[in-house]
Amino acid sequence: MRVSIALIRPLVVRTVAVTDPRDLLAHLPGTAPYAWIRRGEGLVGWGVAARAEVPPGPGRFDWAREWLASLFEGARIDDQVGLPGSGPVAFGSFTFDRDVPGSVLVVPRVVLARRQGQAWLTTIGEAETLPVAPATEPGRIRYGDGTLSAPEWQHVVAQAVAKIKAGVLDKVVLARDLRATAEREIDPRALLARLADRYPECYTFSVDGLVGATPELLVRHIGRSIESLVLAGTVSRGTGPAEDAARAAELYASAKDREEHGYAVASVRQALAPLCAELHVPDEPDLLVLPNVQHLATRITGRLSDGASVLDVVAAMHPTAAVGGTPTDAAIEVIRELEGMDRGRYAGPVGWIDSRGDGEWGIALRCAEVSGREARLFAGCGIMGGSDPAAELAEAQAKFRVMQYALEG
Ligand SMILES: C=C(O[C@H]1C=CC=C(C(=O)O)[C@@H]1O)C(=O)O
Repeated sequence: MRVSIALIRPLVVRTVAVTDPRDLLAHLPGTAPYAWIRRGEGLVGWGVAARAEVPPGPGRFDWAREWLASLFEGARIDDQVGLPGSGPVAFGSFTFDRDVPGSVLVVPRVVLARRQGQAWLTTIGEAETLPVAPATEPGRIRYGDGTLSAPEWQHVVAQAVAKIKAGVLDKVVLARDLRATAEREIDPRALLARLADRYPECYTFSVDGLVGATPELLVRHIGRSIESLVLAGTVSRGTGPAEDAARAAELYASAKDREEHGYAVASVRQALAPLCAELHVPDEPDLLVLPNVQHLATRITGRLSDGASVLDVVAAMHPTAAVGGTPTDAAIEVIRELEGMDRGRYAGPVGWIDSRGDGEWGIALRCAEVSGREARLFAGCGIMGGSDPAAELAEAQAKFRVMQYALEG
């Protein structure tokens, strides 16, 4: 069922500068938080001024853009800050598969933000001052298999390898899920606090029960400048600096990982080139070192040739070969055939957009769908012709650790 509601229409929006709130997450009053935070900066929101369940299908990003345009055009906006993310903002999260329902856009009633030493508060309608009850801990966590057990998933990886060797496709990203049941209702704020603390380099996010800390920036859009951080190719962390360095060297020297990374970069370049007057794609990847894994990473920057909004750019980019594969259509077919599960919003775009069309969107990785005492965790790996199913399983386990830590501490 399609539901789009503006609880307050027209939106009467006011943004004012405020003194530095420091820990943004500490200000979230309720258990349905909106968040997008990296290195202590970003936006948090609460309450709902307007919300849309985006209908699935090929035109879903256009639908989302038009819904937002009509909402924001009719808004009365008093924005005393005038920075990306000030004025009305929508948080959003889209399903990986365009034909699967569940994509959502929400304009919170209150947004508190912090960026480069400036902080602001946006309120829609009457400002609500809600008491901040401390986040509750989920208690003991029990895990169970998701759709496939570990041996079943390894078998599926082997089937994908066979398809790649047979020339059906070049690369496919296969994911698995894990079920967690907590002793008590899971308060996303408890997870966010741990994620932001342990994974400051990542984007800690929360949108309608999807909670995670993704290292992968799909696109940051400020004016006409865009930026993307493409990740693909992974090794786990070692036990100390020497082992870390040895593993990083292995990653750089691995033809399989370099090729896997190359496909992801090519997919982003191909999506962005038609939209950009300038595009800079480095020849060699960098290394992104996280507490659980190390990734090959390429930072792509560019300048849009027209006033496309961040959602237009997201529409052109998703799914990149960091979460789909190469060629895209063949990879989506193989994912549908082999994974045997609905990814939901995992590996879909997640982020925020303001009324100027600026925003930041990541790929929803290292995340879980949280509901009541249950959480569904996701992790995936790029599969190539040279992939070893056991090594891919170990890589997925290392990626699950992000949300396991968020749940357990
Ligand atoms: C699909 C995931 O990671 C992607 C991003 C970085 C590295 C990846 C890899 O090396 O396989 C994946 O392409 C995930 O974390 O679930």
